[in-house]
Amino acid sequence: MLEPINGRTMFYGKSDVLTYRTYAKPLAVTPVPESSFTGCDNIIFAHNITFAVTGEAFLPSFSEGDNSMVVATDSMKNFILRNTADYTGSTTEGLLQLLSSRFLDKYDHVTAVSVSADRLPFEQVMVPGVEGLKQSHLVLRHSNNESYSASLTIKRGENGTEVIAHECRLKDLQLIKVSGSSFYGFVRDEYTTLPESFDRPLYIFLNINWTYSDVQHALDGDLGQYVASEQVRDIAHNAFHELNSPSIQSLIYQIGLRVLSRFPQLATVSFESNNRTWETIVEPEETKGGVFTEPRPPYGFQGFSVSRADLAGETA
Ligand SMILES: O=c1[nH]c(=O)c2[nH]c(=O)[nH]c2[nH]1
Repeated sequence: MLEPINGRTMFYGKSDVLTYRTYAKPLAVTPVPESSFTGCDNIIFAHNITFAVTGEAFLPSFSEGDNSMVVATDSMKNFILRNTADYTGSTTEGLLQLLSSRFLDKYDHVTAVSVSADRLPFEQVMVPGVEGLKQSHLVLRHSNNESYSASLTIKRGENGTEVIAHECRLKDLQLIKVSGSSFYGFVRDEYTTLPESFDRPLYIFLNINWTYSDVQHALDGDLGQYVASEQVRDIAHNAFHELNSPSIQSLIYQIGLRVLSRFPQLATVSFESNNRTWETIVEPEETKGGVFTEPRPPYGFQGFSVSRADLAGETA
């Protein structure tokens, strides 16, 4: 987010800049027990980028219609596309840093850039190899599963450009646990119609966000401290599988603690969750499954953040 200048909101930029870069540097991550993900080839390193700039010098373009300092958003788009070719690293965050710091270097009157990217997920398909199936290096399929996005705010500082804020995000993880979740013991009063549930088919939509203590670990995959969204996703899968959760509130708290304890390089983990618990039509029986249908709106949601202080509290 770009900070206001002299109390005034002022920015402009370009969104939906689609950059399909091929053959970026492969990413290797330090493996964790919960995940089989160890890295990706980055054969297609594709992003949908939003790029916004601010600076005192843009005031006349708003107040007087003076475009003399305006870098056209069309030029911004070209800048993003052409400079993407020069990125030699392996992470979304590193690409965003390259684009924003180069932009600040080129245009003196820009004082800060806010940039975010949704990674467009393409997965290598499996093809026959000498020792069974292997990943194709030529054919990938676009995935409609959860996806990854990152954002940076970068500013001209005294010693060159510096990243002043960042956030990493796993978006739209949709998980169903068919048995082993409950929700009971909540306030019962004249407004309560929801029955207590001791075993519900819990369907959740989740966004998981995290920040690093040292942003350098996100920018440079070669430092070996990069946290892949696939690893965070798999830790969430494991926690959901193992825990008999009394509520979504409790589940996301536990996922947060597990992510933080697995990755000491992270400072915070936060959640936005959405309750899509299936409506029961026919109660499940032991010999026969149940039948469920989509819940009707409105939907419940939760938001929560955990930090390393929560982790210290748990283990003390
Ligand atoms: O996990 C839940 N938390 C709630 O706060 C809530 N409220 C509700 O109606 N169902 C649920 N489920």
